[in-house]
Amino acid sequence: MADLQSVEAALAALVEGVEPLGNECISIAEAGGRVLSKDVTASLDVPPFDNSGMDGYALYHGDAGGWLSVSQRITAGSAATPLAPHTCARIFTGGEIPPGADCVVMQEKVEQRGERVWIPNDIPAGDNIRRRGRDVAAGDALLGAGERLEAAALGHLAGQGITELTVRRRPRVALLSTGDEIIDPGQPLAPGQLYNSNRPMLTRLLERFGAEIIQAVRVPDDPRETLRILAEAAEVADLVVTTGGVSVGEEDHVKTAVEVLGRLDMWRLAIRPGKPLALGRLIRHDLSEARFVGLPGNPVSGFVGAWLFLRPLVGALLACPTLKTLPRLSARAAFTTTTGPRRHYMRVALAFTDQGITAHAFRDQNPSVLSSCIHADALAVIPAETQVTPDDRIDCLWLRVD
Ligand SMILES: Nc1nc2c(c(=O)[nH]1)N[C@H]1C(S)=C(S)[C@@H](COP(=O)(O)OP(=O)(O)OC[C@H]3O[C@@H](n4cnc5c(N)ncnc54)[C@H](O)[C@@H]3O)O[C@H]1N2
Ligand code: MOO
Repeated sequence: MADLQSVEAALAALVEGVEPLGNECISIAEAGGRVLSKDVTASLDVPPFDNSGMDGYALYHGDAGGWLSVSQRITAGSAATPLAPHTCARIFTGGEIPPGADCVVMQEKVEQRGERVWIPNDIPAGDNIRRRGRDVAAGDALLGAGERLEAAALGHLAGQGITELTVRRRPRVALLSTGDEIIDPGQPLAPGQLYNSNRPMLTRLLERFGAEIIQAVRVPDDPRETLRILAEAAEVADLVVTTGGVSVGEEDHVKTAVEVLGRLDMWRLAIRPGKPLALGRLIRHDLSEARFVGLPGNPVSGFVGAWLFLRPLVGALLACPTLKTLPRLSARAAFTTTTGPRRHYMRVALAFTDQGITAHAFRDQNPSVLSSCIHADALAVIPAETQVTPDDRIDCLWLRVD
């Protein structure tokens, strides 16, 4: 299999020369999953004022150990006034610490009689006070360019009062399904036909990776139509993804079309599934280029190829480091397998036990069996020419990420 390329060589060819996409300004309400294209610096302290971490009483710590009268009531959202000497303030979680107080005693620890409370001894200064700027200080680097905006990051930005953000434009993807046998759900199946399962699967994966599908077109097994549809797609898309038609049969027209319209950087990889995967570029009329990824038609080859190649390519277009690589983990095999000359990406479910992580392989690992992917938590990476027996340590790529 000397002519088969490695995943590493293919990944290098895939992202070679990829320029990050341009910026757009969007509302924070739409920013979930988007990638920041500029560093954000904090302009506010968070929290913006010293406040109480508990419902209780605010006082000067030197006054602890006796009865104090309650001189004011501070709810969250109200402004505090300076604390009268040798008194305390009734305060609620999030309430502003009044000038003159330097600790808060939680209400469970005091005894209350009318307008007076008994405060126990030895309350340290600073107790139960959340200092201004504890989380973020104005001028701090808040989030960096390339950060993917997930829940906590969005909360962090909103904490600064930010309403609009500059993010990378989403990669525009044309998703082309080749094959005369492929039809869309909603039509009756004629003999020899099957429904297009790759399209919704890849749409979902690409959207999770942060791309936008701008075209989803079926391509008949015809060389001229293949050429025409690919050329049109390249004019409007950053990335043209095809499924099927990249193997060696005479009805496989995709590679030839790519060679006419641009160049094929790589074809045929030492992986299972996904051997005939093709990577390249399509040159537009204005001589700029769209990237091309030709996934094999078998649905599992498409699923695995999307994780191995589409995710890092979308990551490169978005200049997002966390999308460029898949997290790895080590597990113990709960199966037996032997590989040939290709590296095998096996679909496994992971069990997290007291003894560690165990990988359970789906029973049928054929590239046409899409059910193997439904409960796959990870792809177990089994090197070429290797024998795995139960309890062997194996390397896995974690799939439960966006
Ligand atoms: N003589 C050889 N034949 C094949 C080789 C080879 O090396 N020599 N490689 C095999 C491998 S490995 C794969 S993978 C497939 C991939 O071939 P293609 O990429 O050209 O894909 P197709 O032939 O078009 O389709 C393969 C298979 O997948 C079904 N398919 C295609 N599109 C969809 C879709 N959108 N939804 C559901 N299923 C789809 C298609 O009907 C075929 O059954 O080639 C082997 N052959
Ligand atoms: O490598 Mo093919 O991808 O076996 O299905």
